[in-house]
Amino acid sequence: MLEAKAKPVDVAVGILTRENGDVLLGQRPAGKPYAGYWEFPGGKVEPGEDVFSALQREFVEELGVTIVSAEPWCCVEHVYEHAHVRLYFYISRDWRGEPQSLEGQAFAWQGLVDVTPLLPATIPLLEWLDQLRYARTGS
Ligand SMILES: Nc1nc2c([nH]c(=O)n2[C@H]2C[C@H](O)[C@@H](COP(=O)(O)OP(=O)(O)OP(=O)(O)O)O2)c(=O)[nH]1
Repeated sequence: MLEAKAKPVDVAVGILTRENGDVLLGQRPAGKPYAGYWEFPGGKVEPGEDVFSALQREFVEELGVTIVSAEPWCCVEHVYEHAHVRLYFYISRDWRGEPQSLEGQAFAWQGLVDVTPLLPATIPLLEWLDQLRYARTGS
């Protein structure tokens, strides 16, 4: 039966960038589906919450970081065995604080991302992100 997967769950995901272009990834803690997989920080949008507010809340809860502003980048849907998710990716260069591991998760700033394994729905995003970050003209 596909019924449980029919209605997508909205998820707010943030790509926090530093001035040198590095982006922040986190590792999913034990007890969650795909524990140990790397992802961009974020989480499910709660009922009555808008996506950007969910993004701000998740970053405070998980990392103690305040997102001042972020631009919506892209939206990707993926059907896992545990859920059908609709991921809203934001890019933020304007944030405050120093990331802390408030849920016991590992995190890492990455240039060219080389942490594995990555959540399946996030893998294609990295290629697009590298095009954005490291696009070269000419040559
Ligand atoms: N944060 C995040 N989630 C992702 C990414 N890629 C991807 O497929 N997902 C999926 C995995 C999960 O099914 C879903 C996020 O839900 P979650 O369980 O981590 O959310 P949450 O922190 O609100 O968790 P909880 O309250 O239910 O414990 O989105 C990504 O890059 N970042």
